[in-house]
Amino acid sequence: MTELIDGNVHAANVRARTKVRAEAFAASHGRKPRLDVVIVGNHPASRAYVSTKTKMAHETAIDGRLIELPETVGKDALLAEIARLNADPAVDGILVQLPLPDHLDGQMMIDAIDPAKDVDGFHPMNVGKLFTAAKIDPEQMLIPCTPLGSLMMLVDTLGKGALSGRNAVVVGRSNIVGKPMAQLLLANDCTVTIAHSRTRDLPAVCRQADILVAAVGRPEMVKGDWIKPGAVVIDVGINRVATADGKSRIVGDVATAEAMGIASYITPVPGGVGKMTVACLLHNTVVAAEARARG
Ligand SMILES: NC(=O)C1=CN([C@@H]2O[C@H](COP(=O)(O)OP(=O)(O)OC[C@H]3O[C@@H](n4cnc5c(N)ncnc54)[C@H](OP(=O)(O)O)[C@@H]3O)[C@@H](O)[C@H]2O)C=CC1
Ligand SMILES: Nc1nc(=O)c2c([nH]1)NC[C@@H]1CN(c3ccc(C(=O)N[C@@H](CCC(=O)O)C(=O)O)cc3)C=[N+]21
Repeated sequence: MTELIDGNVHAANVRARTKVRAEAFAASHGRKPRLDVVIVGNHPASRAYVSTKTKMAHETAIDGRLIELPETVGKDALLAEIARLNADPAVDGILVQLPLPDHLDGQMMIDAIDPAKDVDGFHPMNVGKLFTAAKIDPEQMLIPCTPLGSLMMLVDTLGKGALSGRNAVVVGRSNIVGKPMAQLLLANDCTVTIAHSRTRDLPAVCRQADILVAAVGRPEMVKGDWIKPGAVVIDVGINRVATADGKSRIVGDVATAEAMGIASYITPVPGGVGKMTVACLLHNTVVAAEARARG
């Protein structure tokens, strides 16, 4: 029997705890924690994500704001906008939605964000802390939201300590998902393999996994017979595919129907990791606000 890990339930719990903290922050500081999301251009999927982020922020007693810049905005104008948000004491969290248009360098923009306001956890200072800290503590550091949310679901589902000694395979090595995910699993005492487009015999590598994380961006690439019986599968993928009736639907990186009956647990798409990504972003915003208020 395969059980679904319900991202909606886990995310609602994270948001409920975050809301209590956000209200306490507002009571003692006379303002809500504030998250500013910068979006460049008109990419429809990006628009959908950022409106979810600001809507969920408001429901969580966080002042979520959207800054929309035209597709043609120049490097200096975007850097100036980031500098303005860095300098504004009322701004606790800054998120620059990725990917940016080709003429803009995403890493340059991440590097320009004040690390104390980097609620994505993408700044080299926060990445460095994640990779060197003796203990990984989501209250003390800004950890990338998708890996953090994935780890929280694993720990809450399996129990603390249950990851120790397990073989974890992360398919994908991006800075925003694969690499930090592998680091969090390592910190939880998994034996970690990172697979990517040059990995030889990927199905055989995946079959070694007690915990399999798919963060590839290829619709339903991970097949049922790549999954070790009883494995826990975290499907990070968000892929929009066309349907026969000319509409579209969202599928993950795992062939979920095939995984049913083989995996012990799997996260659905939608309603899995994506929901936790947004909840963890709000968590990070409150962590940033509290840390900045402490000085
Ligand atoms: N649920 C959520 O909250 C989020 C979901 N996503 C989704 O997660 C997925 C991954 O995102 P992201 O990490 O940003 O994507 P990237 O495109 O940055 O990285 C994809 C990774 O997958 C690897 N890869 C690509 N094709 C293959 C293949 N055929 N076999 C093995 N590995 C392969 C690439 O390898 P190489 O390095 O060799 O090129 C790369 O490391 C996407 O579907 C994205 O939409 C992303 C962020 C948040
Ligand atoms: N600086 C930056 N930080 C990010 O965290 C970031 C980003 N850029 N660029 C794009 C990716 C993608 N991402 C998602 C967020 C929420 C859902 C989400 O809520 N998904 C829902 C709904 C999916 C849908 O219906 O569209 C679900 O899976 O149930 C998905 C994906 C954050 N990202």
